[in-house]
Amino acid sequence: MKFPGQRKHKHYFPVDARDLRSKEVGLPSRPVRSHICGIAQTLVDIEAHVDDDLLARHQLVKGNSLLIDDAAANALYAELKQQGKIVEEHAGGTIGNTLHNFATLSDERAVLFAVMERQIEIGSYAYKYLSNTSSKVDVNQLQPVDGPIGRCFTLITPCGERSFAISKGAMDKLEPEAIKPELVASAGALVFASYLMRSGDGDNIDQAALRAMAVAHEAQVPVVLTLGTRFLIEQDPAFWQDFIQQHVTVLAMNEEEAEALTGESDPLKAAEIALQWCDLVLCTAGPEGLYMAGYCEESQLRETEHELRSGAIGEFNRYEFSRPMRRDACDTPVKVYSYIAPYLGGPVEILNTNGAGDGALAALLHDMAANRYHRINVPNSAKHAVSSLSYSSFSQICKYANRVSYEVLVQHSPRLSRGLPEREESLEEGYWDR
Ligand SMILES: Nc1ncnc2c1ncn2[C@@H]1O[C@H](COP(=O)(O)OP(=O)(O)OP(=O)(O)O)[C@@H](O)[C@H]1O
Ligand SMILES: Nc1nc2c(ncn2[C@@H]2O[C@H](CO)[C@@H](O)[C@H]2O)c(=O)[nH]1
Repeated sequence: MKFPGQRKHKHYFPVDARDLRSKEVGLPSRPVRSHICGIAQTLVDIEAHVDDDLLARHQLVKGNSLLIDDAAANALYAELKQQGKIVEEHAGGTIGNTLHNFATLSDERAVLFAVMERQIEIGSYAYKYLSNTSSKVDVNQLQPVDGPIGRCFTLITPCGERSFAISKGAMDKLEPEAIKPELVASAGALVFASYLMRSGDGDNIDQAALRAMAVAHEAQVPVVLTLGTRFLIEQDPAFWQDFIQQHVTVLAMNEEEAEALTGESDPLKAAEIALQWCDLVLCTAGPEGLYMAGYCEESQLRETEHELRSGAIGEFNRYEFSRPMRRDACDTPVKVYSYIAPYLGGPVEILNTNGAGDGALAALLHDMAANRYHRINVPNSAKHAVSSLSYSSFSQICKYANRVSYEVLVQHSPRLSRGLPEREESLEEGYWDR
C-alpha cells in the first residue's frame, strides 16, 4: 500500500519497513493486505471530436449518457469511422476507471465484479479492455458472457462538453451469484455507480449490486455510490434520496448531479443537504474545484491552519483538519467541510475532462483503504482510538483528489497510465503544505 496524498517524504506506510520492536508488541511480521471491490459495467470508450450537429442528427443529448440500440450504434460508428473522427479507443466505464486508478495510485488490489466475453480475440474490444486495465485490478471474478462487452461513444463537442452514447451489449448481464460475499465482507469499500440501476428487464446487474450492498452493510464495509449523470438523477430524485439513505455511506457526484439530487445549485449547500442521507460527500465542481462534506465527533475536531472561508455556509472549513467519521460513530456529530481550487489553477491545456471525477473518487478510495490497511496492521495506533472513515483529514483528501483529477485532465484516457510522481517536481511542491 502506497502512502496516500502527501508525497514529499514518505511514499509507503512505515508498516512495510517495520523494526524489530513490532515482534514485541505482537504485530504480524508481514503486513496484511487490503483490497476494495467494485461492481462495473464493462465498457470501452470510443472517443471522437464532433460538432453539435452530429449529436442532433443521432438524437443524442449534450452532457447526457444515453442508451442506444444496435442500429443506432452501427450508424453512429459508421459515420465516425468514415469521417475519421475516432481519436482513441480505451477501456472506460465509471467504476472500471475508478478501480484502475485506485490500483494505480495505491498499488493495492481492486476486485472487479463485471462481465467479460467468454472468447476473446486479439485486438477486439474485450482484449483492449483487459490490456488497458491495471494488473492490480483482480479480474479473476469476471463472469463470462456470450455477447460482446459494451461500447461507450464519448463524443466531445467544441465547447469541451462530453456526451455519451452507450451500446450496452452484455454489460448488464452480471448475475448476483457472481458476487463473492467473502471478498465484499473483507473489503475496505464497495463501490458502484448509479448507472447500474437503469439495467433493463432480464438484466440483473442491479440485483447483483443489491446483493453486494447487503453483504457490505452486514460487515460494516463502507458503500460508495457515484452518481453517473444528472439526467438519470433528475428523473426521480426522491428514489435516489431514499436509495442513498438506505444503502450508501459515501456519495460522489459533480455539481450538476448534486443539484439534480438536492434541488440546490450551490455545491457546498448541496453537499450539506446530502449529509442527511449519507456520511461523507465528495462533490466535484469542474473549473471551480471540489468540496467535501462529512461528520466528525466533537471531541475529535481539529481546527484548520488555513484561511477561513465563507460561502453558502459561514467559515465552513474551520474543522477541515479533522478526519471523516460515520455519523453513527459520533456521540456529538459535527458537520465538517473542505474545499480546494483546481491544482495549479488547472492545466494549461485540457486534453479531455472525461474521468476527472472518477480520478478524484479513486483518490478518496485510496485514502479510505489506507485507513483500513493501517488499522489492520497497526491496530494500537492512536489513529484508531476512534473509528474514522479515512486515513487523512478532509483537507488533505481534497488536495489529493484534486491532484489526481489534474493528472486525468492532461491525458486522453480516463485511466491513469502511472501513479503520481514520487516527488513533485513542480514549484508547487508546497501545495501539500498549504
Ligand atoms: N476546466 C477545468 N479546469 C480546471 N480543473 C478542472 C476543470 N474541469 C475539471 N477540473 C478538475 O477536475 C475535477 C473533477 O472535474 P468534474 O467536476 O468536471 O468531474 P466530473 O464531471 O465528475 O467528471 P467525469 O464524470 O468525467 O468523471 C474538479 O474538481 C477539478 O479539480
Ligand atoms: N458504467 C457506466 N459508465 C458510463 C456510462 N456512460 C458513461 N460512462 C463512463 O463515464 C466515464 C467518465 O466518467 C467514461 O469513461 C464512460 O465510459 C454508463 O452508462 N455506465
